Amino acid sequence: MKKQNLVIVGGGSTYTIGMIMSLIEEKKQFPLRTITFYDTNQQRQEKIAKAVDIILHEKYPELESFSWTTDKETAYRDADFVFVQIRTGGLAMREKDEQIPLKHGVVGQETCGPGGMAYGFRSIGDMIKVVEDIRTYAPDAWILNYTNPAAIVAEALQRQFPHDKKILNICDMPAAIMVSYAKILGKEIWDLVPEYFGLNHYGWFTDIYDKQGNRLTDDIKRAITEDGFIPEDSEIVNDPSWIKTFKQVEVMLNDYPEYLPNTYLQYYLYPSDMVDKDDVENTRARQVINGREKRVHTLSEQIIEDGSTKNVELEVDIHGRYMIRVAASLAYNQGETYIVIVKNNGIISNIQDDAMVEVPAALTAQGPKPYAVGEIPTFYKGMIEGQLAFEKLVVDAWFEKSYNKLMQALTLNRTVIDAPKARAILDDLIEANKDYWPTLTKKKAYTP
Ligand SMILES: NC(=O)c1ccc[n+]([C@@H]2O[C@H](COP(=O)([O-])OP(=O)(O)OC[C@H]3O[C@@H](n4cnc5c(N)ncnc54)[C@H](O)[C@@H]3O)[C@@H](O)[C@H]2O)c1
Ligand SMILES: O=P(O)(O)OC[C@H]1O[C@H](O[C@H]2[C@H](O)[C@@H](O)[C@@H](O)O[C@@H]2CO)[C@H](O)[C@@H](O)[C@@H]1O
Ligand SMILES: [Mn+2]
Repeated sequence: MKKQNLVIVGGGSTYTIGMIMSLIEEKKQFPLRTITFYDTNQQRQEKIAKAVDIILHEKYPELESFSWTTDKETAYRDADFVFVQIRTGGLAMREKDEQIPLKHGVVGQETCGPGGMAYGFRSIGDMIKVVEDIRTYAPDAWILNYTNPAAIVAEALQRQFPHDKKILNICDMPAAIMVSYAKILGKEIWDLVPEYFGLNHYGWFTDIYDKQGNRLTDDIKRAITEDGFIPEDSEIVNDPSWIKTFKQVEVMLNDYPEYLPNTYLQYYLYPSDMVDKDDVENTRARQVINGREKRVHTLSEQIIEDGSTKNVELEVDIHGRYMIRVAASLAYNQGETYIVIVKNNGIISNIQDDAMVEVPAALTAQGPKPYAVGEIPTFYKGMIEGQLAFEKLVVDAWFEKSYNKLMQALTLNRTVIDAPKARAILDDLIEANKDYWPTLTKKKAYTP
């Protein structure tokens, strides 16, 4: 089995240590020769990298080298796989993405509604640059991107690099949900075969089977409606915000019993409830700053101080394991089925071909081979087409530097709808993002 050279872009991410633990757990499935971190923030990356160095010495002695750098050529040359997990503007800007819409009575969420639009507008430029840099030094490397908002990033990358067949955008949410299904069924997530369609953070499981072909969907629906639904992945199992989010799945399933919803649909189906439950002084970003970010940094400091992992608890999570299993299937032509983001091209036959859809695909050395979904019912088609138009308009707006397209995008988003609200939120977001967004041109109805 060929050993891979892996680069992690955004080495300073709060997800990196979890990813490293997952690489250790999955080393037989995805053996590595080298790991290199690349980040634009030397200090933030070093905090994590110094601890990772100790973890790897203890738990991955066969690894030939681990290094971290802010130099692109050093990072990318000889890479086989590049995992990209950047956050332009950091958690500080995430907080603004959440607070600004909320102040206008609209859902404040990092990947949904106006917050997702703002974050997308920051991510697109940096992601294009990252891909260009990788291709300069590693033209054949697989690029697995999970930088958010993945739907908007995927659409932008598809437009900018239409012939690049080795960029794959992925989200861990369907897998995290499947971890909970697996627990209900007394199985392992890897025993389950999903049927799923939608856009990123906007989809439905139509069925769940096991590898022997038994249909398990009704067992899951019965359990959720009778006993509720809770997160089971280690990263989120005790997190009150995620517990609340999973609880909402039961409500969604009772209102729309046909398919099993992605948790993110709560923001589009219950926007008023989401606004009412939120606290502008303590949105999710603030919880993450005081929670995951603090926890990860404290953990790193402890490891560095001790020169070992003896006083810390290190956990493997589905986020890392999922990305790694996807990479292994591509690297070793395993043809395993995972839910990924690909160009529609007729997979969902009654929506446009150029949509970036999230569906199960067999992952081979030649790339994802998605399974046909066929025609989807009117409700889902209507929901998807509205959201798709929003995502496409955001990307149009970025390439055309158009204020008017962003106004159209927000007006179409289910969380906004109202033109005066769209205008007010957009103007506030422009002001808050002046260091990140391109300057926009605003067309008037009539220019004398
Ligand atoms: N797709 C998914 O399902 C999924 C799941 C989890 C996290 N994510 C995404 O992963 C990313 C990381 O999240 P986080 O909370 O750990 O953020 P974070 O801010 O802790 O980490 C991001 C890192 O990227 C670095 N960075 C920023 N811009 C960069 C650039 N242009 N080039 C190189 N490095 C750069 C930052 O310095 C930072 O160290 C986010 O985009 C988040 O939304 C996606
Ligand atoms: O609010 P956050 O920062 O805690 O989470 C935002 C991300 O949420 C999803 O990822 C989950 C993932 O599903 C779960 O398995 C575990 O690893 O935690 C992650 C979040 O903590 C979502 O898919 C991502 O796109 C979001 O970035
Ligand atoms: Mn996601």
